[in-house]
Amino acid sequence: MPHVTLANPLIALENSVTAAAFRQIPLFSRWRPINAARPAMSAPWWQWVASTDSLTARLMAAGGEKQFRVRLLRQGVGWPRPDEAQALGIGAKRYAWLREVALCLDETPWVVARSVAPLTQLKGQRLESLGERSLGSWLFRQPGLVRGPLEVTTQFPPFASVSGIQEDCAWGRRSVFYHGCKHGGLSLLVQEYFLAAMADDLGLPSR
Ligand SMILES: C=C(O[C@@H]1C=C(C(=O)O)C=C[C@H]1O)C(=O)O
Repeated sequence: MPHVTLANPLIALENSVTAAAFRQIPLFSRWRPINAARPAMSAPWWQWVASTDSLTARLMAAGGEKQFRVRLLRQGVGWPRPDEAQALGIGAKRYAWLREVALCLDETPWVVARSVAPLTQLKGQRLESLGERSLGSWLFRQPGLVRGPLEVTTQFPPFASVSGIQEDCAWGRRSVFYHGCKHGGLSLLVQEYFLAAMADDLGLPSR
């Protein structure tokens, strides 16, 4: 009979926890209301994280002479993560449109973002044709746009390291945008992670 070694599941778990901590990949995301994070946030970061207008426009302004570019990391149909489904108020096994990008200044990623929208609500929105144009440039032109409350995290997003962006995240934030159209409403969860490179380039504190 061949000798079979079964991996000890506890050791495997411990190893994966260590490996995850090493690569700063969280096992789960912890989101909290932005006001709960305020005491831990420096005033310069508050200006960025608590802003509710277009981040694209803010990044372009802060970048000055630097060239702004949306680098498309991944876009397509898939399942939302459990915390994303919960934020959108949909079941975890409902297909969603997913878009992951890096917002770069002179090719340096300053922000990585992941946006999620329930597929059934996408009728006629043609979001997939955005390509490397900023989602914000489309979103903030939508009439009657409503932005839900901001929540924040300090955990690095798992998708970014998969795409080769290995960096510390100063702050992450998320909120759901809602807008109605004559065929029904769209909810779009936008999660944005501000990277350490942005803090370095703009002379911001680490948090
Ligand atoms: C939501 C905005 O759009 C930005 C652009 C994104 C994209 O192109 O996928 C994603 C998140 C944003 O930070 C914005 O500008 O505020």
